[in-house]
Amino acid sequence: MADSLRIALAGLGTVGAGVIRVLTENGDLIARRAGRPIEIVAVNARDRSKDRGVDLSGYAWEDDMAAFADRDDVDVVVELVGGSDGPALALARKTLAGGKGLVTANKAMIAHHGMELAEAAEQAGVPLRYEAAVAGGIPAIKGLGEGAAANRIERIYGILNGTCNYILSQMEGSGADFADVLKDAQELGYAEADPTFDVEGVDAAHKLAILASLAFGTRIDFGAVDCSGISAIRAADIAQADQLGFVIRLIGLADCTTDELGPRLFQRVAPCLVAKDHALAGPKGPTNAVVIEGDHVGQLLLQGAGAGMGPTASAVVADLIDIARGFNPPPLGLPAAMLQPSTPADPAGRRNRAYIRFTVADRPGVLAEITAALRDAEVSIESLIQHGKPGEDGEPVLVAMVTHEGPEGSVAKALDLLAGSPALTEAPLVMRLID
Ligand SMILES: NC(=O)C1=CN([C@@H]2O[C@H](COP(=O)(O)OP(=O)(O)OC[C@H]3O[C@@H](n4cnc5c(N)ncnc54)[C@H](O)[C@@H]3O)[C@@H](O)[C@H]2O)C=CC1
Ligand SMILES: N[C@@H](CC=O)C(=O)O
Ligand code: NA
Repeated sequence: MADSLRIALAGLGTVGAGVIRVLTENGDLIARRAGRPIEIVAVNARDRSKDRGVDLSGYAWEDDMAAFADRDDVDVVVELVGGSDGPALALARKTLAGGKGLVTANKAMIAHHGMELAEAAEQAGVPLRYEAAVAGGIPAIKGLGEGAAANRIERIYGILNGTCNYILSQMEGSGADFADVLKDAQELGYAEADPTFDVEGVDAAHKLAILASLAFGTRIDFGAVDCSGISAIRAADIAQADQLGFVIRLIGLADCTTDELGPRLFQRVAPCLVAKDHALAGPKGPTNAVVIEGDHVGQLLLQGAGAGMGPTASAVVADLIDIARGFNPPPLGLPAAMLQPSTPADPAGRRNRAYIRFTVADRPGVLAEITAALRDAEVSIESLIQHGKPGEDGEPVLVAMVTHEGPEGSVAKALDLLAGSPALTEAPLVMRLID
């Protein structure tokens, strides 16, 4: 058998410890499939003495992860530290500049610096792989970049954050409290080091920006993702959605049209009402699902665990197996220099039905003010689905409605007309319907 692929592991948390487990438990099988063994040479984390349930005694310990890039006995550095900048980025840059391959699960870093890192990898002729960064164990990067490579991609969308899906499905299943469920997700190793990245949609936006680049051949443009999370969703919204035949899911969606100015890229992460019989309503817990629509293949649905130790480590090791086999495609599907700059698409003309929840002062005339704004903006109401119980002691009440299909610009105009109204005690929540 050929010489082993020698790797160094930076970060020994949920994913790092998982990679050691996978390589230890399935080492022989992996070596046969890869054509050579994958051997961990050196490791690094913040705390050397911490018990991680894995045996580190066979590996060299480096106090400074940057030292991996200088070691002659390392072929590939595996970065499982996290953070878009800081030590992870410094390590990535030094690794690629030094002519070693890089495997990472770090979507924040790829979303922010993927263009630069892809260029550096191409220049050095070394692999840069990041399957674990998008949808955890699901082969979403491979699915798009290899399986669907023959297609013009029309749209890509799905559930891209395991923590949010866990929170939403637990809340709908048990009526559990948001904060308690988030705490469980953190304990189970699903959440980011800063969980606001999960609940505010930023993590899903990182992943969507990467997928959009691969799907449409455009430069990664994380800053252009229209992003909102699930923190404004209340138990009342989930109950209301249920009665209407929907569940609430955080959905990332990207599509791209081209006009005389070049590609117009639409990228949005937002909670949506998904019809219960839709494929994206099924996934519960940390499950992710990615729908790829190609002009020849039609619709592909990739589904599986989007977070957690085993699934994420499985994706990291799959990348290492590819590298051991000598597979080194351009990191972003096309050579980085061929990726086109895009302009964000104007969403105003997009047509859909919307759920709008207003939180209002409990006084006469409020509903009339809201419906007048909707009328003036030409938003047609399909149903007024809740007029909350009269508030006690002046408590605000919830008024929710579903619109007929219409342009997003009209809903935006209605909300503009209502902006600053003393009738509204907080910003309205808009969720589009997917059915
Ligand atoms: N946990 C999950 O389900 C998934 C995580 N990821 C990504 O994988 C990466 C790692 O995530 P987790 O293993 O969950 O994180 P974690 O917090 O469990 O582990 C992080 C590791 O990096 C080390 N570390 C952090 N900052 C450091 C610093 N400044 N200097 C030295 N060491 C440092 C910690 O000591 C720890 O060993 C992140 O980029 C995350 O976004 C990707 C997909 C799924
Ligand atoms: N925090 C992320 C982990 C995987 O990417 C998530 O919850 O999906
Ligand atoms: Na993946």
